[in-house]
Amino acid sequence: MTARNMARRLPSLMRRTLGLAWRVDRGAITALLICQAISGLLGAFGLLATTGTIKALIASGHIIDRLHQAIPSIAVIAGAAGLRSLLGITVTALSSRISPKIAREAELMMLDAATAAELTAYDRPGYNDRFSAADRGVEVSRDLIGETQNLIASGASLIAAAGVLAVLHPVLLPLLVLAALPQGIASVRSARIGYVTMVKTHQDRRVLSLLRWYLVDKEPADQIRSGTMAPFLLEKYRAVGDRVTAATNNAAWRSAKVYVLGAIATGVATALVWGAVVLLLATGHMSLASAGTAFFALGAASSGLRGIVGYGADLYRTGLYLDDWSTFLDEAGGHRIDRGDQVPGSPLSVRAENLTYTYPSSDTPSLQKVTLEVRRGEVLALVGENGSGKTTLSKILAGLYLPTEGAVTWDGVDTCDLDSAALWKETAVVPQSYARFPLTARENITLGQPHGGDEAVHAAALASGAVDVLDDLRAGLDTLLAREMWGGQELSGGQWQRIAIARAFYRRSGLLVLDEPTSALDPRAEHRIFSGLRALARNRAVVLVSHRLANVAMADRIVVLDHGRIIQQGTFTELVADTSGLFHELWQLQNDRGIPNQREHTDPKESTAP
Ligand SMILES: Nc1ncnc2c1ncn2[C@@H]1O[C@H](COP(=O)(O)OP(=O)(O)OP(=O)(O)O)[C@@H](O)[C@H]1O
Repeated sequence: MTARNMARRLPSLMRRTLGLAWRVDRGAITALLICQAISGLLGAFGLLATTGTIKALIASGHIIDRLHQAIPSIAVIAGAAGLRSLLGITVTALSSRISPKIAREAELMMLDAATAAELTAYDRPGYNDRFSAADRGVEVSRDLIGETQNLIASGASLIAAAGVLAVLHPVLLPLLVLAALPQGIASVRSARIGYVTMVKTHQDRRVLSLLRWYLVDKEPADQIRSGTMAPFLLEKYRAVGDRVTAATNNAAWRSAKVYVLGAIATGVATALVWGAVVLLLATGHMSLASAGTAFFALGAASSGLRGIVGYGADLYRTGLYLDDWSTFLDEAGGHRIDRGDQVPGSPLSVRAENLTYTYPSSDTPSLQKVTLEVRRGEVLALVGENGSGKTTLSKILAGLYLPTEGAVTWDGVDTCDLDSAALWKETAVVPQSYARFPLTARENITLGQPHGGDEAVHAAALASGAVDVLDDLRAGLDTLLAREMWGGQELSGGQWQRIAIARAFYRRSGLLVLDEPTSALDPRAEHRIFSGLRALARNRAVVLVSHRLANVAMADRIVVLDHGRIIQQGTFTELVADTSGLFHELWQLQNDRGIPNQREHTDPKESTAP
């Protein structure tokens, strides 16, 4: 990162900023550029008028006459200065109108990229870090227009003053550039130090924000208290915070040293410039009036140059953060969902063929050579011990992940060739941990895609048991399910799960995936779900994941997974009867709670029904 590097990058940064500004507010950015150009021209007029003023004042004659002669030039100087201040106010107003829009646009672009990425992107090493870095880019993007416009303003006054200086004496211009160079180098070095420190402390700052969340959010608050964890977490926060502070202090100290060296060099160079002016005057190469104008022009030019260097360094530093933002857009773009364009209907058959899946961050496959099928009207249950691959398999059948090897087909078409949005229109998923959207009850069930009016919402709520929850809400379907917000109402864990099931039942989907859907439900609510599932499966293919084996008894087929492989499959009766199989063992263990007469209920020879 050098001054040359910065000079090379600034035009493209300015282009990018102006491009963004053009995208969000064409009128304002056009007006802003016009104001800047006029302001620059007025600056030049003002400086040129200075020569006229000095000439008139130092000419021979009566002072009143000399003052009369100077009045037009003074009027030009005063008019130009007044107009420039007005333009300055306009420019500030315009840039504060554009800045938030740019930040919003940058944020929307980032959010769009994030939601348009394959789910697997989250499992890629560094993806989340890059998202945080991009977020910082969004934060600083609101400074872009201010820095760009300051840079343009400085450039305009420099051009005006430099033009005047070139007319006065050509040697002054290169000397002036020389004088600004040390400060330029110092600013760029300091910007680099700041940015590198930010990158180095990135991980730590992410940890800090996570710890902060754990310390203040309501969700873990009970565990933090009952586990007396606060001192431990606070100590951790303090230790990580100290590391970040030490790094930033170190950076500030190094920056200060660089600035001191820059200031000393600038002082020497400025003395040289003024020495040159005195020399030109003394040797008769410049008139007194020109020297007077040079005095003002040098002041204007060096403040313009200082502005270019200072704002340039600011813009350059902002650009570095913005690079993180655009890297994320590319990164998410690299994972952008880009599958085929075939539009599936409600599937008759969803099939996995020799399916193997390895998570990007893992060396070992989570699923190996899995072949199975679920057809419309069927309930397929996936069981197995923790980590055996049930959730992963259900997500792949729903097209959320694409297989690493083998294929998943919907009615014979590979999910890679299907339009993902159309595929997910045909999919309803109740995941293990479901989202608790801070939306109304209605929106939480319709997911913002209503159909069939409130009757359809009520029908889904009736089937899922959420109807009891809705009955107790203050404003029925219009109740906001968010405790933080005014008028919001909090639900219990099981009540939320009923809403999550209702939203899946509400979707007109051909594939229904239920991953531990009743883990938080009471026995009555659980009974309602499973006794209604058969009816729901009439026009859907259903994939059910459950550890409670009694719940899978109603399934047409049960697939038992172990370390990512299918080791057994069959009906509940067949699997319970297979005394050497894992299913039988798990069934025995689940019923071995020392309940009196348990054998009566569990011995498959006496009772194979759930
Ligand atoms: N995002 C991930 N990145 C890497 N490995 C993962 C990821 N998610 C799951 N795994 C691994 O994949 C394997 C299967 O996980 P999966 O969640 O499918 O199991 P499961 O049978 O649903 O488990 P459980 O019964 O606990 O819900 C496990 O070994 C797990 O560690």
